Amino acid sequence: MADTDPARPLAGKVALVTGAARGIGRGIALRLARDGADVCLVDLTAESAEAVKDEVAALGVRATTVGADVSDRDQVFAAVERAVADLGGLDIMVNNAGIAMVEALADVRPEEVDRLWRININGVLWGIQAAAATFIELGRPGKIINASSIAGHDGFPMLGCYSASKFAVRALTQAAAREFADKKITVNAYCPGVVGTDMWVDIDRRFAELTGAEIGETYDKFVSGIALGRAETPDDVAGYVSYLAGPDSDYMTGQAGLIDGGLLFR
Ligand SMILES: NC(=O)C1=CN([C@@H]2O[C@H](COP(=O)(O)OP(=O)(O)OC[C@H]3O[C@@H](n4cnc5c(N)ncnc54)[C@H](O)[C@@H]3O)[C@@H](O)[C@H]2O)C=CC1
Ligand SMILES: CC(=O)C(C)=O
Repeated sequence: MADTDPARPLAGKVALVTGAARGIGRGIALRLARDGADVCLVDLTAESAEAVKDEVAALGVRATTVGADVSDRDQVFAAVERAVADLGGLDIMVNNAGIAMVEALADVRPEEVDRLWRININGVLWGIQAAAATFIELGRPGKIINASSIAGHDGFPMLGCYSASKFAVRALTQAAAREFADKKITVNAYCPGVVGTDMWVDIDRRFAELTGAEIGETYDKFVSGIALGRAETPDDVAGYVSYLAGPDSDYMTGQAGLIDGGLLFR
């Protein structure tokens, strides 16, 4: 293993994080920056990620922002190109961007499901493609890290299609790990539990609309199932992603690890 400064295990590396303007993506971007990586922040608009760019730059690394919709293959490839052009390479790709969908299976409509698949599944697929092609072209090893979920391990009522999209992320992670192993590219996924981000505000509100639950009730119910007794924070997730991005996970590929405070036990 190469010598690395334990305080900055990612010094000299370049990471790209999608969905980096807020929530878990922001937390991951800041953690990878603290680990020493230069970070390309991708979100629907570059402007939305500017505040995080300033936070990343304040940690003494380089940062750049790119506007891209991950459901569009060309935009994902262009974002990776920009990371290479602005920051001099690419070593770590975090396919974090995703959306939730709360709907009973009996009621889901084709347009909603298509949109969900295009962002949560295709977005990860294009990210894997673009990153792997770039690692191979640059002739360097790489780490691809995808956002799955507890919902990628269990199908939850009202979250059935969302769960299916996160199961699909695990399938892509496993297949990509096998396809790219001989190029020294590892592919893993992180599976958070209930993280107190805007996504959960929306999930809770939609459950309330559809089921008559009080605002906050669904969130509290999910959190009450967590063995460690509290909701997850983006930093909890980012700590695990830091491990997946760093040298200590070099011998790990194709895994989709739960980081959920003890909600599911697998
Ligand atoms: N919040 C939670 O409890 C959990 C979240 N996750 C997953 O973690 C990831 C991040 O979740 P949160 O930070 O909670 O979500 P969030 O909704 O708070 O933030 C998502 C970010 O992704 C961006 N985004 C959405 N669609 C995009 C697109 N098409 N192209 C580019 N960017 C796009 C949004 O603009 C936003 O900045 C998602 O994949 C989510 O499914 C997994 C398990 C639990
Ligand atoms: C948002 C999410 O991934 C859940 C409900 O597990």
